[in-house]
Amino acid sequence: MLNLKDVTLAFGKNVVLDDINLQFKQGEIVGLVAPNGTGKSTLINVILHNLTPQKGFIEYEGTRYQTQKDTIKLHQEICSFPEQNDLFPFMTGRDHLNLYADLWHNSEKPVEQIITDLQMADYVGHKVETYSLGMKQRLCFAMVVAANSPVMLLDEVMNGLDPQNVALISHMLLDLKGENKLIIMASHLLSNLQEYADRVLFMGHGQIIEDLDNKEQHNRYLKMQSSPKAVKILSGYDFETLPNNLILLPLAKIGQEKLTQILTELVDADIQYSVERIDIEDLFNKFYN
Ligand SMILES: Nc1ncnc2c1ncn2[C@@H]1O[C@H](COP(=O)(O)OP(=O)(O)OP(=O)(O)O)[C@@H](O)[C@H]1O
Repeated sequence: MLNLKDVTLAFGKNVVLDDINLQFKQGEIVGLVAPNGTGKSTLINVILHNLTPQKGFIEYEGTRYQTQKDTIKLHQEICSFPEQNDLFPFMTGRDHLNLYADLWHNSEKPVEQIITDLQMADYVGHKVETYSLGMKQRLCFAMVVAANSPVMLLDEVMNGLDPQNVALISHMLLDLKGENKLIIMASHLLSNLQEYADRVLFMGHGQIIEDLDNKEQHNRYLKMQSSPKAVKILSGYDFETLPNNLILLPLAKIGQEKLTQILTELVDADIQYSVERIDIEDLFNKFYN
């Protein structure tokens, strides 16, 4: 279990994390979602002890960053996604994977298997200086997999990847979750997170403004684009309009008979609608306008 207790971190007067309390379990994929510059990377850097909070602490399996020995111990348990700039241009991809496997004492997960799983065999023997951005990105992800640590922190892992590689890595993330890894990932690819994240934390104003259980059966909503006709039909009902002009009316708040009446009126007025659960993109629009 990874815990953040009363964590506050400010850069001067800019309070980026304001008394944050969080608990993470093994075997869960947690998405960190917020607009640019909100504090996703800062949160990850605090967990890694690259930044020390002014208040509060991080604890993993009962150990905090207190002594150098604690730090070494925690860094064996937690691995973060390297930055592309941290790669060594004159080393091959395979060298990088072996390096991470050695540093994190991974003896269980064979590097060659990771290369096969991530379809890197045709380039992993070449020097990194010859790689495209997407190839480097896949290598950075493969390095975390090679570390095989119980906690994996992934900041924008899908950046610059084509749809096939996004799908490949998404699939691998689910395998890692099946191996009981705790995966915390900052991502702007909301529809992708929607597919597999167990939990999504929306950050804002130094706080976690929503801790969404993405696997829970959410209430369903009647959704449509706002227009004077739609607003007229729905007047008297408790709907909300998101900043992107999407109307959401929770079905739980209307009876079957009234719903039938609304749907008939929408069809008559030629207004397109759908009945769905609220998704991460809708929530993003709701929280950040
Ligand atoms: N080393 C630093 N010194 C001063 N301010 C910083 C530093 N690092 C980050 N900040 C500030 O902290 C805030 C949060 O930045 P952070 O990088 O955590 O955001 P983010 O949510 O990860 O953004 P992005 O989506 O762009 O990656 C921003 O206001 C940023 O300017």
